[in-house]
Amino acid sequence: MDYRIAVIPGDGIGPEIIAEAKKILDVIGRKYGHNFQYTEVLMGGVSIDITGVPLTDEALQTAKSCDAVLLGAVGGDVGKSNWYSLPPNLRPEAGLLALRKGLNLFANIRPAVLFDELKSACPLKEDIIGDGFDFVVVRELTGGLYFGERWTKEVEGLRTAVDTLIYNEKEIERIARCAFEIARKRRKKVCSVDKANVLDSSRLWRQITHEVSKDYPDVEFTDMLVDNCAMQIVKNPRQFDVILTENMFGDILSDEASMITGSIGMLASASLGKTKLGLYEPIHGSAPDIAGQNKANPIATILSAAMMLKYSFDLDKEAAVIEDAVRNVLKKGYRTVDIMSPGKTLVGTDKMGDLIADEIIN
Ligand SMILES: NC(=O)c1ccc[n+]([C@@H]2O[C@H](COP(=O)([O-])OP(=O)(O)OC[C@H]3O[C@@H](n4cnc5c(N)ncnc54)[C@H](O)[C@@H]3O)[C@@H](O)[C@H]2O)c1
Ligand SMILES: CC(C)[C@H](C(=O)O)[C@@H](O)C(=O)O
Ligand SMILES: [Mg+2]
Repeated sequence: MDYRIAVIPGDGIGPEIIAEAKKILDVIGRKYGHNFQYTEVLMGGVSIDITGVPLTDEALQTAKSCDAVLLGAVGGDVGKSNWYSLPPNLRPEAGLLALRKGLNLFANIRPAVLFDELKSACPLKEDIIGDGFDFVVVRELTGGLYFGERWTKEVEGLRTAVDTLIYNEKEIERIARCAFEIARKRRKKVCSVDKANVLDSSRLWRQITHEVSKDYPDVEFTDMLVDNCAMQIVKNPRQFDVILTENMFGDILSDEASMITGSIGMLASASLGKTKLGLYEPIHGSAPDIAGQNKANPIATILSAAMMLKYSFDLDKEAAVIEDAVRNVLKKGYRTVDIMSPGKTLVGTDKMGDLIADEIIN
């Protein structure tokens, strides 16, 4: 069967990690008789340099016309790159936000799983890790602070800036239902994370999530304040199954969660809406500090491609083959620098991709 994939390499390490994900998809396609057709789409800094904007209307339309979107990362060094002297709506990240909003991808699924083979790369103590953890952050993706009104101006002689954290009940309800549905297929636990002791938006969040929870009596439901959650993730990550949270909290907690899986280079994500068209991307950024050096870990992007096979194309078996191949390569002791530990074999971005591809072929 034919599958049309919009591929967005983006900036920094984006093109390097996307090349490895395509390598894996090509191998899967050949082995199982699927035809993955790629249409390259410009987004981020590279789009600014060529078109003047981070995402053109045509690029968004192309993404919409495909069956799924696979993204590397966008952005540059925020302190140094010229892109950041542009107005905020013309900077690289604005392209990503416009893509998420334009495709109505309100549910961002970020699974934090510790591979047995990476226990030594996990910064937590052995007794905390136990026999590993497996939780998923379900992050609301098209609301909250990211999309509320914002401005910067002089007020009473002082430079002043405002960002607005806004949610309505519908936005909260649909992401909550998504989290409960996911929990039903897992260990049936949802922990909703908010800041209801301070924020009105969180108090509404709590009210609506509690209402939704009544439709899922088979799922254990708890609340946690976000500052406590940040602490609990490192104190006892094994307590979590599904963490349901708003946009900004989910952004921060998922970077924290990634580090306890060994590295931010390990965490994949799927951004989903009401249709099968999803956006698949690692949770990390363009890592300008290591770009072009063949040092980036491509596993988060490769696992994101596996999520694409599963969620957008219903190719569950092929997705599992990719996950097994990643596990086997780690088992054989190969590591990129971010997950390196004593006694293991250090490999670059392209070699890691080759090794995973070989596992699939053999
Ligand atoms: N989805 C995205 O496109 C996305 C996500 C996050 C950040 N960004 C952008 O990326 C740029 C850099 O941001 P940042 O430095 O804060 O975050 P980052 O995630 O790019 O990098 C943080 C640290 O993690 C390392 N790292 C990240 N990915 C890695 C990988 N695959 N393998 C090995 N090491 C890896 C980097 O080298 C760096 O030291 C910014 O412009 C930011 O806006 C984009
Ligand atoms: C680049 C940025 C807009 C983005 C976000 O905050 O959503 C990133 O940090 C992420 O986690 O995907
Ligand atoms: Mg982030």
